[in-house]
Amino acid sequence: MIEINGLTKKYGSFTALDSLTINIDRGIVFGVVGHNGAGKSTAFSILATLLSPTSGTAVINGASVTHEPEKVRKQIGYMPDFFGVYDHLRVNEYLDFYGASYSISTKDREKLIPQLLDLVNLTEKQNSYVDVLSRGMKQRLCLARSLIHDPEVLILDEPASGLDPRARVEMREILKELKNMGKTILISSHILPELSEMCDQIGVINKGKLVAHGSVADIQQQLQADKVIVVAFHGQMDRAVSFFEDDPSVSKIIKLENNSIQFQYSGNEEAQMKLLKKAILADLPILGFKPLDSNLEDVFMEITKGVDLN
Ligand SMILES: Nc1ncnc2c1ncn2[C@@H]1O[C@H](COP(=O)(O)OP(=O)(O)OP(=O)(O)O)[C@@H](O)[C@H]1O
Repeated sequence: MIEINGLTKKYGSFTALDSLTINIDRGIVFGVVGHNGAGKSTAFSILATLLSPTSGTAVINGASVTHEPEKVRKQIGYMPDFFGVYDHLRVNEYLDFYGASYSISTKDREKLIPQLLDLVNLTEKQNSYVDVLSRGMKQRLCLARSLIHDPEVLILDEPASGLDPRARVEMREILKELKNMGKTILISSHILPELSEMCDQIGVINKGKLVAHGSVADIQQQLQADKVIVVAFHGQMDRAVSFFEDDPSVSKIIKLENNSIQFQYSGNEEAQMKLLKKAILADLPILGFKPLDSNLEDVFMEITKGVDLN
């Protein structure tokens, strides 16, 4: 559905997007995560036909973003990270205006707008002026606007940014509904856990490059080789340290307070079990042996940490 190949954007000698290559199948929710300035908006603006790439190609549902922008625009609904709303319009007038600009007939707009307002939970606000809406409501109105021509693909640049937790949950629920409607959704955030729940696949962008790509489980697995284990002892710390130092899968041993050590472990679960058994047989006074769960945020920080791309 979306084929991105070697997409690159340079501003002078600075490379904002570096050979991005991703294929996204129909009906998939694909999350793009990256720190501020990673290149997410640059990539999304190119896909939305608002920015020309320096090189590379992107094709959406068979149409090239560079050669057939008009065709692409009919297929996509785009929600930019910063957007303007016309404050002097009421909510329903605002959607009516955009519907008319997509040449949707008055009769169809009369049917469509209440459905969209219902989808984004703004029915009660249909006669309110846009400028009195809360930030969350404005974001939802912008989402409704991007849906007005019933596009197959949605390109949503940080749709939940600046929202409070409740408004984020509301936005997430709406996106789930859009996924159930069969839309292909490309969504960005700088917060990985926010995307992990609703995305089928995730791409991590760092300094313009895709540094990890796959299902949430795949991405988590990339780090499993580096899981962190904490072991607590009843004394004999020096003997414990030298025991674990001898294992080739153990690295970066740190002595913690309370007679504990922490180290990175690259073995699999079976090897980890054997290591614990060996430590007990060596008569080390072990009180606790605990692999730390790496949450998604840790995974993201690890993947984007110190990646030297230049
Ligand atoms: N018009 C421009 N001229 C020069 N540099 C630019 C321009 N637009 C973006 N950049 C740079 O390109 C890089 C990528 O920016 P981009 O907005 O795509 O990042 P982002 O991942 O969307 O970040 P954020 O989460 O902060 O929106 C940044 O270093 C930015 O300063």
